[in-house]
Amino acid sequence: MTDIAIRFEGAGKTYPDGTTAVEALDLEIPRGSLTVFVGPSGCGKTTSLRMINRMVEPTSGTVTVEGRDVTSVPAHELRRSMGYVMQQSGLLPHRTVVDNIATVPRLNGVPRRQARERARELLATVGLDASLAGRYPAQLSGGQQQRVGVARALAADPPVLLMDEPFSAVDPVVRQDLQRELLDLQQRLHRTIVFVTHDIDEAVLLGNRVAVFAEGGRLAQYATPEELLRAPADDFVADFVGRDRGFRSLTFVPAHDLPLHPVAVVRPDGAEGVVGPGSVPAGGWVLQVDDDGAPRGWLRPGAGGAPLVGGTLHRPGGSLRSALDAALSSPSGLAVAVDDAGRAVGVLRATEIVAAVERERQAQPSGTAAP
Ligand SMILES: Nc1ncnc2c1ncn2[C@@H]1O[C@H](COP(=O)(O)OP(=O)(O)OP(=O)(O)O)[C@@H](O)[C@H]1O
Repeated sequence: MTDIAIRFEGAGKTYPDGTTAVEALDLEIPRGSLTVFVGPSGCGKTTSLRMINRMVEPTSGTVTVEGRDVTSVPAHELRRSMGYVMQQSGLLPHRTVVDNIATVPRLNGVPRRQARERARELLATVGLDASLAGRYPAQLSGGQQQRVGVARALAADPPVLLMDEPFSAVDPVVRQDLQRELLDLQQRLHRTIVFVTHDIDEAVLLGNRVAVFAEGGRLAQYATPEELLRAPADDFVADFVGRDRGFRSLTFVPAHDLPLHPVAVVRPDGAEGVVGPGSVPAGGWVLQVDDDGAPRGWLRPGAGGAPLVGGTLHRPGGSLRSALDAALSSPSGLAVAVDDAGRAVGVLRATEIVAAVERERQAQPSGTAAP
């Protein structure tokens, strides 16, 4: 068995009216990876996704799943072996949440009780309270409905999960929750997930690999998010990946070798001290911390005036992007580093972060050649 779960080989779709939705597509999707299809509207993402479960039949080439040409597998059998999540959750309105989730296992012959039991477990897996089990879809929020949609897709325990803009109809805060939960879920379950979105930020956040589609169903680039940001294949991809891509690419660079410097701190009871290695000269910026040592704000040199709101924090395992942001958003220009418990452990200097950014740039094969 190879490590490729899904393979498109010259797979294309041209409709009878002459519209080419997907040009001959060559793409290999590794097993257990989360692969994102991204691109502007109408560029063939959904069509490509649907060629995997035969909702759309290719007019040229082949699509194979686990080595089998999908056209050799009866469509209903194929679809039951894959989870499918859509933009509108597609729940059956007259069935309760638990019965919606149990739909496919029931079709596969799992006894009702067992299917419902599993459905209740899945509710918890997708972060929903058990009390929602007996509700009908209309009695749920949009975000809850999408979670039920994900639970339903997982119910038959499919190795492949197809997700077509599953989070695009919910508000941005709920969307962030759903994205985080999907990443958590994937860390535990390691499914082969193909995820369609038109949002490049979502693609970069979620994807192990990202396929960027262009007009006319052409695959413009297939790469890791890091490569996409650092080395877009052409102007179309560069444009689509968008502004700040240089800065955003720092998300993928760990900041582990930045030197940590000491900083003066003051606690709520007025006790003064220093955190970090070594000592600090008097008269500099002072970091206010709470009783647990978590940062609360900054006092200007000379101690006058009200404390200033602190910047973002650099957490363990953080990236160069988070380090730089922590420095740039801090009134003192010093990035506060915290430990896993959120206690200040020292500060990082902007100049040293920028030097690390430059070292990173020099080390990249495309770094010096980038336009
Ligand atoms: N049944 C059909 N007959 C003719 N053309 C079609 C048909 N279905 C889709 N198309 C066309 O195929 C192209 C690709 O459509 P597709 O839905 O795959 O795009 P998409 O990238 O998923 O777009 P969106 O982000 O808007 O959902 C579009 O130009 C669309 O109009």
